[in-house]
Amino acid sequence: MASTAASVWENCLLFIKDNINPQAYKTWFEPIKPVKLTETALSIQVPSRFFYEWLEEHYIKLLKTALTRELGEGAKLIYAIKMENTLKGMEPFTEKIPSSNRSIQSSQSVDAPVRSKSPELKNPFIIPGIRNVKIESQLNPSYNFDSFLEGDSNRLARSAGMAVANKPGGTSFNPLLIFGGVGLGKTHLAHAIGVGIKENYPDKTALYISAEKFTQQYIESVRKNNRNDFIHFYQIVDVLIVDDIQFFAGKASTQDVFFHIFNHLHQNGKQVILTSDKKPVDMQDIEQRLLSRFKWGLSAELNHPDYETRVSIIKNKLYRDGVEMDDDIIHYLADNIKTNIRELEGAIISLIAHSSFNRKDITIDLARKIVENYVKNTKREISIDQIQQVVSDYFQMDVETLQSKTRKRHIVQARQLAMYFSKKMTKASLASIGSQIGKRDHATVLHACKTVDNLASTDKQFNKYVEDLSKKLTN
Ligand SMILES: Nc1ncnc2c1ncn2[C@@H]1O[C@H](COP(=O)(O)OP(=O)(O)OP(=O)(O)O)[C@@H](O)[C@H]1O
Repeated sequence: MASTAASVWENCLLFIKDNINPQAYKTWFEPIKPVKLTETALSIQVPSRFFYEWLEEHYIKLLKTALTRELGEGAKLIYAIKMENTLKGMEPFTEKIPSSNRSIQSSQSVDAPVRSKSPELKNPFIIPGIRNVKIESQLNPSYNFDSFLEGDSNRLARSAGMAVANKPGGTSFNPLLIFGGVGLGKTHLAHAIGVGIKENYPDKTALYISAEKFTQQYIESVRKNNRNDFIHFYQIVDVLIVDDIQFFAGKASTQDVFFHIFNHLHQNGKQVILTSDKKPVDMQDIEQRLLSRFKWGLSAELNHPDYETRVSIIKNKLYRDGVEMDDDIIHYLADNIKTNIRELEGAIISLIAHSSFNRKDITIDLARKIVENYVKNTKREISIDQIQQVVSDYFQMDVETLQSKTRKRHIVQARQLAMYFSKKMTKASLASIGSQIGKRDHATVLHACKTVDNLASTDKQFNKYVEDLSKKLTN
């Protein structure tokens, strides 16, 4: 019976299967489709350029041996790359590349040829001049598990994080999504997991990136026409940590590219760690297919720390800074700053600075002054969700009404006030504010901010709303 592409490939697979581990076989050989056979050449279709490079890098020797057994010396392998993982709006297309192993065709030797150079990826993280692609992890070593104190508020997230650090990609916590309010330790814990992984597995590539920076890099890659390098870069890491993924809200093409990178990593058993200021079910303007993937692993919440945890955090910080403080002052701080660990740390730093600057002891009176000052003068960090809630409560409506399409004057005004305070009190962009408050565009938010400014200076009653809300939101 004459050989066909399918029959030749089937025989190759039997040989390959016997020579590599089942997981690698499943990942790298099952997705391949034989497409064409000539007397001396077999064309195989692979799903991406990355796939082709991986085969060339790791399995060329095996492929050569298998194919030579079937087609004899001089056998050639041709890859057809079907770009099914392309971005939205692009049709799949096929690119044909002959194997770099010219020896399949010309030499008797079964050794894989030395590749002329390692893959070159244009990315800011790559340190030039190093032969193998080296990725700077962007991790902060001081954000580790030792300095992340455990309490009831973070026990689940912290233990899940430790499990992931011990076995990245090997637990069911993939992705691990850490969510919680402002200043509760999401970034710290995400780094701690990455730092733990690097300690346990120095050869693994871990990469920390904020969603904002990821988005900027992506936009830049589109502008410079090297989007494929961007995607490829993120697809080769073993552990990807993306901080503040709520930033992806309303950014469809960034979500799309992240979706492909996520899938690729997940399919290949790589670990993904995400942080967000809200749980997946409350995320707005994130595509459903992405949300459903976030739910594949574990979502673990960081809650407000309880009193004991706040005390331990303060004591730990003082210990690390080499400062002593009376217990009553520590308890005073823990009693008065409850909802944001960053603020707690800020107050301690302020207290230490004041006492050393004025050469005064740290007393309870000084602590009182600092806390009062600190809490009053610090612009409270607040989320857009909280602002919408406060404004809705103030006008005795629910958040859905505030976000609705209605043009009723009092609802429009409430919505505009929510937009105005979101612009004033958060770091979110106009587009992001618009997308979170009733899916409006950035021009609507800009208009709302101007309207509130105008009305506040011309309409007494409206100005009262602004003042009342301002008080509520800062307290
Ligand atoms: N359990 C903890 N033990 C010790 N320090 C903590 C703990 N949780 C948070 N911190 C400290 O509190 C500060 C704020 O934490 P972090 O920046 O990780 O918060 P976040 O939740 O990422 O905030 P944001 O919402 O602004 O992104 C950091 O200095 C961090 O080290």
